[in-house]
Amino acid sequence: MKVLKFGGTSVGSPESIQALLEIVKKEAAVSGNPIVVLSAMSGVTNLLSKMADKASLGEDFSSYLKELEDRHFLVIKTLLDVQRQNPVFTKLKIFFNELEDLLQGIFSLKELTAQTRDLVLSYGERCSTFMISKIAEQYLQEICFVDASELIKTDSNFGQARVQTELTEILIQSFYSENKGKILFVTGFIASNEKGRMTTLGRGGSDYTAAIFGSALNAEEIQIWTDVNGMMTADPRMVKKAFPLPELSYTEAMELSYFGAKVIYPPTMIPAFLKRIPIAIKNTFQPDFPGTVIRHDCGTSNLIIKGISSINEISIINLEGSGMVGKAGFSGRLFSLLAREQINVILITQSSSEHSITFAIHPTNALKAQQLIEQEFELELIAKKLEAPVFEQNLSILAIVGENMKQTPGMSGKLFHALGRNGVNVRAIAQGSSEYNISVVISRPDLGKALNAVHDAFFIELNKTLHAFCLGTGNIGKTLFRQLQSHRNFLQENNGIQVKIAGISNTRKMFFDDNGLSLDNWQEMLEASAETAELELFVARMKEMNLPNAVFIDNTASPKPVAFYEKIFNSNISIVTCNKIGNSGSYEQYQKFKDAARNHGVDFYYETNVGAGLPIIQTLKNLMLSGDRIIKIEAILSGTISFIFNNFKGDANFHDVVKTAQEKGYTEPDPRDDLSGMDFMRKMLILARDAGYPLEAADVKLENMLPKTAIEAGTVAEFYEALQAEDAYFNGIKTAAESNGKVLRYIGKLENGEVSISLQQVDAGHAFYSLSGSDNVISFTTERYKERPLVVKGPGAGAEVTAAGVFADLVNVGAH
Ligand SMILES: NC(=O)c1ccc[n+]([C@@H]2O[C@H](COP(=O)([O-])OP(=O)(O)OC[C@H]3O[C@@H](n4cnc5c(N)ncnc54)[C@H](O)[C@@H]3O)[C@@H](O)[C@H]2O)c1
Ligand SMILES: N[C@@H](CCO)C(=O)O
Ligand code: NA
Repeated sequence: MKVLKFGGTSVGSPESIQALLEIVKKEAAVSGNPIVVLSAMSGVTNLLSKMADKASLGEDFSSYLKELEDRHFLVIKTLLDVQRQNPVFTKLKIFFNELEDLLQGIFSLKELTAQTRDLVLSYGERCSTFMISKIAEQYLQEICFVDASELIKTDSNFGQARVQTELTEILIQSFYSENKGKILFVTGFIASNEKGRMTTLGRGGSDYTAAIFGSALNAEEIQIWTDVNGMMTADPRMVKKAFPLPELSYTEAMELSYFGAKVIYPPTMIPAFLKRIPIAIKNTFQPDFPGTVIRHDCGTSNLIIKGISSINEISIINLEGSGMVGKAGFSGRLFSLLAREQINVILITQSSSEHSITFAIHPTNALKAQQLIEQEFELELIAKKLEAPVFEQNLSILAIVGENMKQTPGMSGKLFHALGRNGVNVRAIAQGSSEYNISVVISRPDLGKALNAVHDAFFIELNKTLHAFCLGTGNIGKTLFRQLQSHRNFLQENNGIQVKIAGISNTRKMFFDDNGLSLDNWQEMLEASAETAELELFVARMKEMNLPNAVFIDNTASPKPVAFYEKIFNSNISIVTCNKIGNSGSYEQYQKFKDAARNHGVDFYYETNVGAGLPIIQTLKNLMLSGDRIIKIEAILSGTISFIFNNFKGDANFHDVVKTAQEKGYTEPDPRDDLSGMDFMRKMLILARDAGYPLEAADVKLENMLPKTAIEAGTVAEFYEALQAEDAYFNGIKTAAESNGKVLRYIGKLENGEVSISLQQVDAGHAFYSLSGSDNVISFTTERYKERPLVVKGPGAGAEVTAAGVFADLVNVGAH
């Protein structure tokens, strides 16, 4: 036999009652007559409580009474055949009249005792259960309405009565055997004392009723039917990726519910726990979903952590002082003081030096606790053996829960890593010696971010959500969005990576959406945005939004965002950039970026600073990390100049070739940056620094290949004019090379800590002779690659390959 308990939402409307009866019907047909325990209709207990309060204040309660009647009568009219309605209306009318008399009494006396309140509340369950049992008679045989106050006996602790287990079990057992073969519809929540006065069972009371019946009758299972798919891995309102757990142990259910997960109130489950009766949590509105089973032995689940629970708002009090060291009675005094005053202590930590003790309590208790401590320890405070208690507000608790943590090292490491790299500061830590639970106290504004980051770390190892903030929607920016859009499904399905664009800005507008803006129409959204672009505000918003795995992507060629890099790292946000300005500024600045990123445990990826998407920065890093030493680097790193020399042949005109390079998206926004060698210089400087040389831009020996008129051109248009006018000059250098059977190559070199870039003629025997398109080539001669260098070669400019490099950097954020 099973006990099926339906909560308020499951009896809250005609539709849900129909769904409930379908479930009961099916259960009766499949595994025999169940016991059905029902709550009051959703909201009714509150309504009754409010009515009682109103009456006790001498206020009018009649509109509430009317609302109560209407809700029940609507159900009767909707679900009962007309000829069956009358007796049910009559019975409920009797209930409501009794209730009205009772409220009139309270109104006259202006007094509401706990005993009377229980009696008022009892009408909720009595009405719903009677009514539903009558509706059930239309479809099922042998229905029996049971007022549980006749069977469950308690003490007189009204509002939260304690059950007299033995007597109650005998009463239930004998009632059950007298009514064998019937389907019992039992009121939840209510009971009575030895004088027969109505009592209630407190929070989670109907679950408790179900557990008491289940235990008394040795039920094979207790089912708790509610409006969610079971116990979730985390609060689904805060963690979108939270999912229902198939299985939990009793202990885990207790720990999870202690901090949140409001589906059941586990203390009420103790009778079932003691008899090892499994408890299933099921969804009335999705009955085929398996839900969660809480059982004694649940060895089959391979999840190490079962859930992450949280308490939104707590306060902590910190006590410090020499007076505590080695004093055995100190914490005894402290905590009995708090217990005496009914202040619930949620978490305690003490340093092993015994110099300080920290505990968490509900904020409403904080002031009182502080005062109590000041009174109790007055002498110690005067003698300065104890410092005044320090009280901190606006904090939250996050706890990871799971029995399997016990045998698994590294769990706390994972927790703190996830918190640390998202910049969540941990104020206090507690781990139960049972190792079922590790709890941390964090600042309240960080809770959402922390829950999501920790949830990703434990449950979705191969599944992370990156929150990207993108600056610049030019050539590279646009291409990146297109690539992200066309690859998003693949990335999600095969790699479990989801990239959400949480913010975007061009020079005119900016737009934010923490759910990720649509990649299909981001341009329209940005255009329509009411927010004017402002870099400082953009950076502030990124920080404020406080999203996990946040990444700033700088796709501009501007020095402006660079001024914010440090601040961004300090906000625990990673940076991915193709903008070389940052790394090629002063060496001091370069070093600062590295330090800030490292100190905050975030990533700084800039593969596309050199050779666009070609793996150059990463290759150099790997060489260095594995202990190799760079002897020499030779490279062609200007895609634009490479393209020019690969196409400036025969009749071609220099000026036209440069134009084509620009049209193909190879050049910098200002092509003079390429032709002046500036862009190449920046790349060589970045490589030299990554190879360990603290060089400045002025240290790079740069051979200029432009005539004076082109260098001095004031605008891009004038620059092109100058190039055209200098046709003869460019043809001259070309023919000089051709007549030698050679080609022109603009080559950078790093050797002995010195960097130079020069225009050279190379013959067919040279490794850099045969290039095409925008090819870059880099050759690393190292201790290990001494005889034959390590060479990377391929297209080193262009929107597709560059955006792809930015994309790869982005998805690597948080990978190590
Ligand atoms: N094109 C390539 O092959 C290539 C290769 C490697 C690296 N890069 C680098 O990529 C970056 C972008 O190049 P691109 O070709 O896309 O240039 P682009 O001019 O097409 O795009 C840059 C965009 O950034 C915008 N911008 C500038 N300052 C801004 C600010 N403060 N806020 C918002 N937006 C701002 C500009 O308005 C422009 O739309 C450059 O740093 C370049 O060096 C380019
Ligand atoms: N303008 C750059 C793009 C790659 O950084 C080039 O021509 O090499
Ligand atoms: Na690269």
